[in-house]
Amino acid sequence: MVDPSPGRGPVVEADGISKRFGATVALSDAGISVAPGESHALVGRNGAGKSTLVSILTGLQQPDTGTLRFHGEPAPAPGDTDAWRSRVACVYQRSTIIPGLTVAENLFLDRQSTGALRPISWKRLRHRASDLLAEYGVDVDPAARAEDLTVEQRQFVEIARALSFGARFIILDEPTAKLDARGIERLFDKLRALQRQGVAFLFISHHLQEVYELCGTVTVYRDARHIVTAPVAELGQEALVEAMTGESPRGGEPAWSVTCGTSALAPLLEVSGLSLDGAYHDVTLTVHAGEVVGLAGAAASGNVRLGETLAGLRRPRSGTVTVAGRPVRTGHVPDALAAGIGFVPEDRHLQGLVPDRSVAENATLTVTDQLGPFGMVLPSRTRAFAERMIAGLGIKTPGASASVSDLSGGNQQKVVIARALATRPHVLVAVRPTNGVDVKSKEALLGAVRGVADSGKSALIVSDELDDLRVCDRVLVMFHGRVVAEFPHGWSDERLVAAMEGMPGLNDTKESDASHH
Ligand SMILES: Nc1ncnc2c1ncn2[C@@H]1O[C@H](COP(=O)(O)OP(=O)(O)OP(=O)(O)O)[C@@H](O)[C@H]1O
Repeated sequence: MVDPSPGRGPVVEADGISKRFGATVALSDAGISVAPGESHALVGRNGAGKSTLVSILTGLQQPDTGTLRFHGEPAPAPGDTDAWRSRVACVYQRSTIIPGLTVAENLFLDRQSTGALRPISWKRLRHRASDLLAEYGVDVDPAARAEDLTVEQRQFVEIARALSFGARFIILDEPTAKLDARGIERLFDKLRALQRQGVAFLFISHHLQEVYELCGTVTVYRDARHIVTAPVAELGQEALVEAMTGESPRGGEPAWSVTCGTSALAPLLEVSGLSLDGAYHDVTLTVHAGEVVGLAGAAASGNVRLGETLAGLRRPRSGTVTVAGRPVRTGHVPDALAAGIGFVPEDRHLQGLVPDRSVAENATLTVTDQLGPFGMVLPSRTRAFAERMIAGLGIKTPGASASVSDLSGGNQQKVVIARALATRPHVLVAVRPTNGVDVKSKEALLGAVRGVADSGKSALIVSDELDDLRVCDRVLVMFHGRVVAEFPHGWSDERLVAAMEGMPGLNDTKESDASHH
């Protein structure tokens, strides 16, 4: 095995890389070079080609043209997994940890065993796992089942596993997408510590402030091409966005931050005394027609569980949900849909999309009854419907009949939103709707959510992302299962974050009466 030690040229150098998928050009004469110990960001809009580059740098896909070198040496042969893993580690957008197995099993089961014929000693396995976790400073019990870990712990286990094959270069594809503010801080601390040990990383994120916080160098891709590579300190945020979009940023506030204040119109969603064991307790809130309300909270606050309850995915122990004056049977997705609750789930992979079906079918799954007589789905109508959605939300796809699994992550998220909007819901409940979505598309998606309210319906955005919450007319903050504060439009970031972290003393909002609006 080649010693992948640093000091012999860039840890990775890709040149003239092109890759096509049918008619789609995913990469065109693109390149990247990462120096030993460097923190390098790769940014670009949804569909720019970032994930395709990752799959080429990790040996999962072959480029059509171009060269790839690690430490000055040609890339390993395709399929030589061990050789690839000793040069480049990767933590993907989707977790590769198997939930039903223990941490130790996840760390060791898929590698070449040193004594293939010897039976596995569980004790030894756990021992080795605990050494490995300690080496990377990961405080997780090797005997714990992976499904019992937090998102953050799972990610640390993935990082430790990825690096344990010997690579000094790690690719992180949107690692912060599912973490809350504290989790992100701890992840960054970990990455900085690894960097001090000489590990280089390529960091993909749609959150530009993270790029400024963590990275020394940034590369921008746009429409399958390399646009610029520069020291982060030399590229201002405007120049960065311009490189990503190819346009000068518009002056002033983004259109979607315009709000119309609390509406005097009728309540469209009324939640009363809702409790779900282990998640939230006695939550009462009202959302009026014309309003976008934020339901903020950190990972364990219960806000996501509450959103899922409204969508019928969880059955509360007590309490009632009323939409447009009519009680909704809780714990049933079809009843929630029929009552007029549209839902954008947190995890599009688990709850959102049918991977093998087309963009058109996925966008219209909730409205098949409107697409033809007697429950028949007419392909022409499905298509027309989907094409309106594709145009309206700027979904980047070769066409309505393309398979949704071939879309980039951010574009898949837009399909999920299109589907929720397709029912013309009274209340759109959206959990972290802009997760994984680029800067410009974020505007379009939040604009679409805002549009639901402006057309006389309402929306509830369940999120801890300040950008998501900024479009809201008011924000309710949950902490440990209770609504602890309410902020009218115009809140300060610090105060809202403090409330989400359980320090409502730092804000000047009404507390216990927060829900009676
Ligand atoms: N397996 C595939 N089959 C067909 N098209 C694909 C496939 N993989 C990617 N593409 C297309 O290649 C282009 C680049 O996609 P890629 O996933 O690399 O973008 P990305 O920059 O990672 O986007 P995002 O930020 O949304 O994750 C997109 O137009 C996508 O639809």
